[in-house]
Amino acid sequence: MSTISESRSFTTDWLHQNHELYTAATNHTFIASIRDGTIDVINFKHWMEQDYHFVREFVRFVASVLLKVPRDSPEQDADVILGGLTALESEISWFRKEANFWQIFLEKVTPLESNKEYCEFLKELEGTETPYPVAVVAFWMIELVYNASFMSCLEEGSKTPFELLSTVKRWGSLEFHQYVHSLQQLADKALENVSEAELKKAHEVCVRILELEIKFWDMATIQTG
Ligand SMILES: Cc1ncc(CNC=O)c(N)n1
Repeated sequence: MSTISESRSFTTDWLHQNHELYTAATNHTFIASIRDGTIDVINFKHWMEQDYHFVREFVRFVASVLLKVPRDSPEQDADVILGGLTALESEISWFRKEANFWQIFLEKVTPLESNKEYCEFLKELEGTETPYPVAVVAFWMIELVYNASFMSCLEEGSKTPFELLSTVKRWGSLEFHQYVHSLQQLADKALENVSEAELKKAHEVCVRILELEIKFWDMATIQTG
């Protein structure tokens, strides 16, 4: 697990405890097919269509996390999340440009069931019932899955097709990796003083996200036509 910091913390413990699920989410057949160069373009397009819709919803979730940052925390904490939001703006432009290249009509896409389910879950997390520590843990986990998945497509020996490098580098870059690490630090700091009940909730949210991410990749490969 090269993307995980080695020191002991709640987040690293949870990754170890859910190792199988984490591997299923970050080494899915969709990702493996990018890495070994056997990916069918139709699957890639399916993923991109669905992910654009997801990202639009994700922007709202990230904004909700920003609002929950405690006012007495150092300014840098909010800045990390603000940086994430800023990156999402260029990400949306990137999606439009890529969609053009792949001849995808983003406004014609209907979100599939697993995508809708994930977006519904994001909405739950956006509410005031979800406290900051739980929300920031969720944020970290969502970004981690993409970072770890796409980083593996840049490893030595990977045969990622040239046309997919732009995608793979977006989430697999060292810069994105460092940002995910900052999120992990925010998450662990937020978890320092929470109740047992909140800790349990945060762990459950991590597991749920891993499951939803697996189903998200599934959409690209299971869908036909
Ligand atoms: C389903 C899913 N999970 C995580 C990400 C990565 N975050 C923002 O782009 C994403 N794009 N899509």
